[in-house]
Amino acid sequence: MNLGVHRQDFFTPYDEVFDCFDSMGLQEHLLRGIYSYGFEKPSAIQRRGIVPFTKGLDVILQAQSGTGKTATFCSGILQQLDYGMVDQCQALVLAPTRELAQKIKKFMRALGDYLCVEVHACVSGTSVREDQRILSTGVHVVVGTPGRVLEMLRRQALRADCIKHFVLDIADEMLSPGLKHQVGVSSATMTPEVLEISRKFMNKPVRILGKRDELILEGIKQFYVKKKKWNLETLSDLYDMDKPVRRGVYAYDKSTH
Ligand SMILES: Nc1ncnc2c1ncn2[C@@H]1O[C@H](COP(=O)(O)OP(=O)(O)OP(=O)(O)O)[C@@H](O)[C@H]1O
Repeated sequence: MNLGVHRQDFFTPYDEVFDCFDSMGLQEHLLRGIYSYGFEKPSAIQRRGIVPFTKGLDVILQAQSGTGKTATFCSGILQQLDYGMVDQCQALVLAPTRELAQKIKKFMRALGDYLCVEVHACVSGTSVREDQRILSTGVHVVVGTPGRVLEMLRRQALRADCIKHFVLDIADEMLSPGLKHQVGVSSATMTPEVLEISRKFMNKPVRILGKRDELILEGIKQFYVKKKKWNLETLSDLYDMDKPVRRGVYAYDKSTH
């Protein structure tokens, strides 16, 4: 892959792995949120991806769908927010669809329940005025789709200069340059074009890749789901090999019926 730069100049080397949430230095209320949500052990991408996020490094998360990237960047953001400050939004997550933005919002709220995080989804198809009203009451995090977020920026209901953490989910679909402070990029695929554009606005990011065994597990899961030759037991057994996403198994179960 030719990025026009040497890889070592582009990425910050990072290889720390944390086998449990307790060892990641997360604040107590965030840990309570994570465990209450039902997560017991971090998935492979979380074992490597949460901590660099919490340190404020720019991060590229690259792992297949369903491997726990959303929980990774949500935890990273939740750890760093200044909860005493709600008058300006501190973190922005951009997602390509309303459904995904709503999903991330719910997830962020659930993990940040004990931190009393205020999260709002700015998505098209809802009242612009209501969005403005909610933002004026103060939120810590906005999760939104590009059009509505742009509208909020234009109306100055959202101020880009106050945003300290920015995450672009499904980066291959929606990368655009321009924001400063911490930048996270999360995607199942990372094309040369995405990397080249990332280079322009990321500061020597660490790159966290999904582990091969996790990808294989994901492949097996999708095979079983496609063939409908599965049940919760089968999937739980598969996941027990690495014990990452038991809850995800249940989510999969619901969404395919
Ligand atoms: N450590 C964990 N333990 C148990 N379940 C988990 C864990 N991390 C994530 N999950 C669950 O796995 C499922 C997939 O996680 P998540 O949405 O974070 O994956 P993703 O990689 O962001 O997927 P996508 O790329 O499709 O957005 C969710 O149902 C989530 O609740």
